[in-house]
Amino acid sequence: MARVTMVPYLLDTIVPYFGEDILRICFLREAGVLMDEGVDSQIQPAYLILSRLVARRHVAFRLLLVISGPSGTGKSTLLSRLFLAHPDKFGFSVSHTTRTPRQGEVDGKHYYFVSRDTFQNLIQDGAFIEHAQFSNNYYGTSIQTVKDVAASGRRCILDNDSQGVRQIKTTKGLEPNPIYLFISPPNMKSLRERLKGQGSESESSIRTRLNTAVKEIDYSRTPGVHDIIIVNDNLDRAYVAFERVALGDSSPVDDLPPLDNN
Ligand SMILES: Nc1ncnc2c1ncn2[C@@H]1O[C@H](COP(=O)(O)OP(=O)(O)OP(=O)(O)O)[C@@H](O)[C@H]1O
Repeated sequence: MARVTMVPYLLDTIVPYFGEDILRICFLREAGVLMDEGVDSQIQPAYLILSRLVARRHVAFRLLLVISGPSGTGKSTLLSRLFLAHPDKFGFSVSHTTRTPRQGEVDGKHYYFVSRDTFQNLIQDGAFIEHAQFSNNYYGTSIQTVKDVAASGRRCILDNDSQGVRQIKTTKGLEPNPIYLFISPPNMKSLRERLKGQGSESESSIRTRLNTAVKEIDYSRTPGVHDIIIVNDNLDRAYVAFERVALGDSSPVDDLPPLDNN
């Protein structure tokens, strides 16, 4: 069930009363153009509340957003919609890998292609916020590449499994803390159907993914692991919640329903 947050409430009540100017004033202050003394005393109280909210949202927007959820739960679908709707606002960091480049892949764009030795040295230096090995190759996200996205003025989004989330949570030098968002399937039956719908998976691979999904969902229920959980039961509804979070509103979106294992 979606909860009412303070921000829309204030925007709906205070803004019509004082007019759109109050928002403009808050943003001008945020941009450093307007000092507090320049604000008319009549609108001071509302201005103070709103400017604090604007500032908080502004900060929340800049925080690294770590998305996780079982394979097939709809992460890529939600991300594609978000990138299409806001082409200049978000970015993925470029990962490092030890696998050889495929045709057309560009170093520094698709991946940073490095040797095993270089990768292992980077691990020793604590350069990665998370890394993993798949099919004998290393893959990882460096702190620097995440900072590069932030420096370009975009919000950095990471799409990870629970192993990655665990590592990110223990990374030093990543302050301020990221926002952790879990995308949950409504139940295992829908997840199975979505994995089948992808068309690229064999029966045994689907079974393996579903077993992993149960573990991911179990982990997601550990108190304090995720800041926000969105249940992707209906794509349009889930996207509205997802976009809100991505744009910087980190108030709770969903109550997690009991896991239906059927
Ligand atoms: N709410 C929804 N209802 C029905 N189908 C959905 C919904 N959300 C996504 N799907 C479908 O589920 C399938 C899996 O979605 P998607 O590829 O986005 O998952 P994913 O979490 O990114 O998986 P992976 O981690 O394996 O890449 C897709 O066919 C997508 O169209």
